[in-house]
Amino acid sequence: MTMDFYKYQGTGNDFIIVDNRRNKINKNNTKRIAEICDRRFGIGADGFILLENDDFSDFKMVYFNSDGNESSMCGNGGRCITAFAHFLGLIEDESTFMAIDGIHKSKIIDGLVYLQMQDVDKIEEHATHMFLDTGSPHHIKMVENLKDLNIKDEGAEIRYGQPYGKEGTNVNFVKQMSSKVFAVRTYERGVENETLSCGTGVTAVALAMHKSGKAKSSTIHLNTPGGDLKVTFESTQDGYRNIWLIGPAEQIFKGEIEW
Ligand SMILES: N[C@@H](CCC[C@H](N)C(=O)O)C(=O)O
Repeated sequence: MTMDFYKYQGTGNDFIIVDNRRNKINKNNTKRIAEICDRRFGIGADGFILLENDDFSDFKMVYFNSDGNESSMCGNGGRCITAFAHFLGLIEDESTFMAIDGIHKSKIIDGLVYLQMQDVDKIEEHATHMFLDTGSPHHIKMVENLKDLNIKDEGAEIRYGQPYGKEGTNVNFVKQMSSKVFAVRTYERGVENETLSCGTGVTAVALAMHKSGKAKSSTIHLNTPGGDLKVTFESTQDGYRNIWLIGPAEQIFKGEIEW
């Protein structure tokens, strides 16, 4: 069976997206998803995303890492699937969609995709790092030598180390550039390498920088190797609310895959 696929990128985090509203894709075919995401033997992507029907919202997003396993929330993927739903004519400029961590709102304004993230109540502050979950787990480490770091090696050491164990975590290395600008490089679990940008990762960095007092503003700019993102939020006594991840998302290729 052949299926149309579309390739999208959001600040260099790239995804193969398939319209699975007719339920043709076998979601347990980990091997085939990993083959399709392989950059030498397949199409190549950081992740594979299915757009499906949902009873309570405009559509459902099912996200797989490039290793073929279904995983937790993908922020850049959420922005890309919003652009895809708009391309399909499923939504106009605003939507609500279901993802693994619950309902998200999204909107397209002046070519940028805005994605509302889940509220965050808890941020762990440790001597060497911070940790929080923005739909996916994120370890955050401040560094000075961001450009020279070997993200694959240093990220893997943390991802597979204690206390994360088998489940693992994503790892963000951060350098403060000004009171509201931070440069971020991310090691993603499930890709097991650096990606050019991570949406849940930069969201975690923005909130952590505010929580630790490194940033006072509720609008934070994040520079990633794949481009610039913005995160806005409200800080309340109970935690962070009304969190939005904002940036570009574009269709870069389409074709057919054998499934
Ligand atoms: N690239 C994503 C994060 C994808 C999930 C992550 N690799 C995990 O398994 O935790 C993003 O933009 O948020």
